[in-house]
Amino acid sequence: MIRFERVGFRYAEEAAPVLSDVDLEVDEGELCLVVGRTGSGKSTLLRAVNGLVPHFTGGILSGRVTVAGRDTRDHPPRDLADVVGYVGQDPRAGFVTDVVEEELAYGMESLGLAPAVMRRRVEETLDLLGLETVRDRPLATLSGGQAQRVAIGSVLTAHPRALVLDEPTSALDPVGAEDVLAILQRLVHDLALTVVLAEHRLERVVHLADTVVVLAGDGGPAAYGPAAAVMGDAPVAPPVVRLGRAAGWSPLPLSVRDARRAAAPLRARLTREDTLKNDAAPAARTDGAPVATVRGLRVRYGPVPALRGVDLTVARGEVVALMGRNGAGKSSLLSSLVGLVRPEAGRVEVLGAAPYGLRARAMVRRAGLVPQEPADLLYAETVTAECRAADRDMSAPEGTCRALFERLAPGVSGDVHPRDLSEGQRLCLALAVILTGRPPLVLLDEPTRGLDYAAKTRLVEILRELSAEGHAIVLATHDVELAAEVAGRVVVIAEGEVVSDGPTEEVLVSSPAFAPQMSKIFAPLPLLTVAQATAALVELA
Ligand SMILES: Nc1ncnc2c1ncn2[C@@H]1O[C@H](COP(=O)(O)OP(=O)(O)OP(=O)(O)O)[C@@H](O)[C@H]1O
Ligand SMILES: Nc1ncnc2c1ncn2[C@@H]1O[C@H](COP(=O)(O)OP(=O)(O)OP(=O)(O)O)[C@@H](O)[C@H]1O
Repeated sequence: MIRFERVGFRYAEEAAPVLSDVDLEVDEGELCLVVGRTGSGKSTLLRAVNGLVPHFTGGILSGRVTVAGRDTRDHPPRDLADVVGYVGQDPRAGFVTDVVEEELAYGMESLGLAPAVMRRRVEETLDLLGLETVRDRPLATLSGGQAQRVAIGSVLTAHPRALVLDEPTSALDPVGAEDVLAILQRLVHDLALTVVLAEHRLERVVHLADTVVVLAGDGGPAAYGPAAAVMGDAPVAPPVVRLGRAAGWSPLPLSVRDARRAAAPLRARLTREDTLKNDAAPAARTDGAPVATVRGLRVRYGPVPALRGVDLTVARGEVVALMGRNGAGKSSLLSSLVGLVRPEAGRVEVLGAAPYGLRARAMVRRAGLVPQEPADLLYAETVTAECRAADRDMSAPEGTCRALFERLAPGVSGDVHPRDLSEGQRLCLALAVILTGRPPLVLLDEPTRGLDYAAKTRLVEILRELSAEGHAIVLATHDVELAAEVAGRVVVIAEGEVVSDGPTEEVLVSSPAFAPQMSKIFAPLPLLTVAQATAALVELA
């Protein structure tokens, strides 16, 4: 279905190659997962499948890419649209209409399908992806996860033979991600759909993949083969695989189920005492002084209620993970804390002042928000200029922002336009800009989209340092592994209300939706992270 023969690519004559010597042969009915570090070229490879690379990006492609027998060199994306559906990293960037239903029908219209068929497929897709409640909504009003579902739905309705998906679950809540991946797997099994998918949260997909492509990241050759074989020494690996490697299990488990089986003898011998000696995340250094206080907060967008009476206090040194289904109201709460939305009722205070109506200068001294779309924060022409501006705007010593960026995403040239950074690199830049101001209240909306495990670890280190210095951190995230690593407390929001609020190990371990992989393997023992699990195993030995 999809064949790459000795494919190489560079974005410009003088630039280093992003892809070199990539050989792939993805069969009909195969689910192929593309993995690699941040900036290793995953998106570039996916864009080469439907011809966006090089027809839209420019650059120099060598070798040959064929899809259903058509050479992409002679067939630009529009000539491939009947075979390949493509969903990019930023779902909103691909929207062509204004309303959910229209967007779902658009692809079919351009293929000239009969109205009755279109109608039926739109209904099926609304059900399949849980979008019936927002079917009449303007696309601009959707939450991040709702938008991602629409983007996936709009290519599914056209019934393509191959689907190319760039981080299709990055904005989805854990249960929603499982549902979407289960749908894809069913289409692969039952209808022989071919899927090529890039993903950083391997814990969500690796067990569903038939084959895996690992991009080296330095332009070196890519590894390609059956999932289990390739994951043995891949530079990125989900928690179960890292545990399997540390414990020396063979065959290497790819799913929680396999790992639980392998861990059974150990689990029987592990006691609560063993797990208490583990290297737990440092407890938050909080003196209890509140940084932010929210009382009875209600937010509404026209007829849509987003928050319905939220109470929350965040103290110095706390790291709080906000979790909950897509559309639950997490972003609305973060926006309220920086005064971007006006409360309908209730009170919000950050260091004694109500954020709504506060001047920008007064606001940045209290709170900084990294939004879901990091590009919203970036306006300069180069990375260097962006960093200089951040130092100046936040009155930070020169070089502060650049040093933070270098720590989060090492080795990126300062001359690059922020637009040309990979998704993960751009997020790191937005994080660096906000952290340059060292605001007492740090707010992060889904801060791991596009980040590989190493980058996530560096982010976790930085957040722990900030927390140790007394900053309060609130992060809205669907990444349960991140919450397990960094948060001391988890607040779950459902339908605009707080439904649970407590220490991370209590809230996550007992939740079927939010339990990290280690909890699923070792429950009821309070092990959340690979570091904790391996430390407990060492204790046993
Ligand atoms: N339009 C472009 N012009 C110039 N360089 C680019 C462009 N798009 C991407 N790059 C560079 O190519 C490299 C690979 O980017 P790509 O987006 O393919 O990586 P990725 O593996 O998908 O990253 P992420 O995991 O962060 O999404 C990066 O170093 C990036 O800076
Ligand atoms: N400008 C708007 N107009 C109308 N409704 C909106 C607007 N912005 C958000 N909403 C709705 O408010 C609700 C809460 O949205 P919010 O973005 O806070 O959710 P979220 O928990 O952050 O979701 P996600 O996990 O998908 O990012 C959703 O139903 C969303 O569709």
